[in-house]
Amino acid sequence: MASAEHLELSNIIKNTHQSLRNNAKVLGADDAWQKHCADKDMLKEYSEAMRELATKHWEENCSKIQSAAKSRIHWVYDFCHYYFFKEEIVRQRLREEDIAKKINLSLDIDSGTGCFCNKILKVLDVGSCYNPFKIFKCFDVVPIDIAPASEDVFQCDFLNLKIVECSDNIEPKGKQICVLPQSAFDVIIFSLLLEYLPCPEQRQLCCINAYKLLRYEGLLIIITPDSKHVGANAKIMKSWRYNLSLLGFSRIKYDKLPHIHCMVFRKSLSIEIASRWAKLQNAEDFYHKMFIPQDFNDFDNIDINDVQQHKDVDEDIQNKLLLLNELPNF
Ligand SMILES: C[S@@+](CC[C@H](N)C(=O)[O-])C[C@H]1O[C@@H](n2cnc3c(N)ncnc32)[C@H](O)[C@@H]1O
Repeated sequence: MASAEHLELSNIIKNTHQSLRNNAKVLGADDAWQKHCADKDMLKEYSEAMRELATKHWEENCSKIQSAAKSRIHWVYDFCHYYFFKEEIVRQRLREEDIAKKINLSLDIDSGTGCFCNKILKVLDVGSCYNPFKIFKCFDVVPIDIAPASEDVFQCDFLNLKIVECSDNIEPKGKQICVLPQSAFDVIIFSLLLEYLPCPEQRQLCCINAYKLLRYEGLLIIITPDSKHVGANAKIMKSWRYNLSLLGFSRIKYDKLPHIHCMVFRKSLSIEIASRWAKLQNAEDFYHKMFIPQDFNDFDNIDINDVQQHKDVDEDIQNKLLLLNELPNF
């Protein structure tokens, strides 16, 4: 049973997402985003609520239910460890080299990155909020957020980031990052990021930026909330795989945990290899944009507080609203 504080914090998050989506419908996504980023008080309230919720309530609940709501943070670390340090990267490379032979593709990039043992992984955590991945010694994390909740997180809007061709590391200017070099990261993490954005084009832009920033064989890890059973939003999740495949990413891991989908996409040695999967599918089975369940519902104008307080609201609407997928119900 969630405490009153837990519910209050969740409501701050849900209401912020909802008002951004409502503004996007009225003003258009770009203007709504600018307005959103200019509202510093609201961003501060959101980021503090998010940090409290995640560090006080979710982590505690996750450690109680070990087999179920395993912490998303540890899930990400475990898979990176397996991929980079237990030779999964080599297995995936061999698999792709086989596909390249089948489609007569010559790979002209130097894919042989060798052994990763003892390597420190360069990680970009987008929408980091409070830098939860700093606890792992093998991660050198660059945490970025439009509204940092802790001192070590850089202020940066990933939708308006400049990505440059440059082999040198770019030093951040103070607490802000506006520019990053391409192909500089081993891992990019979107943990509960994409559903924050009100339109599919913005989600797609985040993935395009991630593609540019990752080196070949690097990983884009996406965690997205969903408290329903695995099949409920299957078409949406399959469509993410489809769209990302066309961008050059191969999905190499998918887990549905009780409140989240956890997905790992590898930047393939070539776009032809990754997109081969999408081209073998029936295009009509997929959405051609990165939708989230909220894009399809008409409930955005109902106040969540009303639904929680008044039991006379239709039960189906209550369920839909409370499972709006804004947040995992950890
Ligand atoms: C639901 S919180 C998730 C926080 C953290 N990643 C976690 O898993 O607990 C989403 C975060 O993404 C940030 N965010 C949303 N859009 C962003 C963007 N375009 N660039 C950078 N950060 C963004 C928000 O400020 C917020 O802190």
